[in-house]
Amino acid sequence: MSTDRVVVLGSGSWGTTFAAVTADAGCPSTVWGRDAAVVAEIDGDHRNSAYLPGIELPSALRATTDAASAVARADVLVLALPSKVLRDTLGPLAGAIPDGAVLVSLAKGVELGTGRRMSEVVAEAAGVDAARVAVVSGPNLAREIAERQPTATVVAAPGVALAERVAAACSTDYFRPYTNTDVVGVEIAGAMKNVMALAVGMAVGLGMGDNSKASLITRGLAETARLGTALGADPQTFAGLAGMGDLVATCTSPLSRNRTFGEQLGAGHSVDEVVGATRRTAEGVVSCRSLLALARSLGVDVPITEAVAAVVTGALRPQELAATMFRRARKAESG
Ligand SMILES: NC(=O)C1=CN([C@@H]2O[C@H](COP(=O)(O)OP(=O)(O)OC[C@H]3O[C@@H](n4cnc5c(N)ncnc54)[C@H](O)[C@@H]3O)[C@@H](O)[C@H]2O)C=CC1
Ligand SMILES: O=C(CO)COP(=O)(O)O
Repeated sequence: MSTDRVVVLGSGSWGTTFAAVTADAGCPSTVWGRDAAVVAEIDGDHRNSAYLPGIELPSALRATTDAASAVARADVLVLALPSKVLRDTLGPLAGAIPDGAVLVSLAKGVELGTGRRMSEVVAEAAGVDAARVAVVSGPNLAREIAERQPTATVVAAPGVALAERVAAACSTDYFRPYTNTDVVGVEIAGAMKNVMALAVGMAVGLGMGDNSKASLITRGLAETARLGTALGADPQTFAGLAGMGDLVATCTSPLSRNRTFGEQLGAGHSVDEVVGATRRTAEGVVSCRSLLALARSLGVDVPITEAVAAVVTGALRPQELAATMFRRARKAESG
């Protein structure tokens, strides 16, 4: 059993849930949030009704608004913030990170402008070596895990020892981490599945059925593996929990914010309307553009990502999505 002190930055759905998992794993766990009311409710009432209504959190879980003091006590520092705020939130705390602490990214995105994966952003913002940064990713819809439904995940790190240390800190009788050293593959899979969930959501919003959904999921996986392997990932990662597992969970679950976002677009709402109506993070809306730029820089063909980015930027209507893709030249399935 791990006795690492875990500090999670981010008190939204996944940050709160992951901190509950590490508390259940026996680690002294603290979640930091910027919203004093949310923090007070987690710390005092063991609830986070804004993000996880009806869930009772472990009584041992602590919460604070004092980021620097919390970070200074961390053995394992977990980043559970939206990709677009990760660098600017972590950067000012870099000096407080203890020398022996390891860092864990839960964010599923690729930074706009730099094309950096989130573990790269974490290492840069914290000023630490990449060898100290792990990633957790898999079919992990927060609410189901907060309900303690059995779930598997992947802990990826450049070295086996770090992956095993983080896995020990989040291993419970309902949450089972598998270790992996393919950080690139795990992170690209996690970012790409959000884009695919937007596409599947649009198909659902337009009234399409299971054939359309399965076609998008399967070709989405091919596209993800093509980009990932061009970046040096292990192709096998995409058949695993962080690849196919997360893709299926996200694209088929009404709990997914990305899929729901896509559904709203398919139903005729604009990006601005959907953003205005929800305070939840839908990473694919930003990542479709950063992933497309990354793919183009490598000369990798990512037609679904391209079409989703065109819808998000207003260049294409969801109704035109299928026709745009079907007009492309026929090709071999493995190509
Ligand atoms: N919710 C889920 O089921 C899962 C989410 N993830 C990933 O985890 C990351 C975080 O997502 P969620 O917790 O779901 O998002 P969320 O939307 O539920 O919560 C986001 C949290 O970040 C905080 N935040 C936003 N901007 C901030 C800023 N400028 N400074 C400080 N805090 C700020 C919000 O106050 C909120 O506490 C995302 O990259 C997401 O893709 C990964 C696996 C599962
Ligand atoms: O990453 C997730 C499940 O693994 C959560 O998906 P959404 O961000 O689309 O809700």
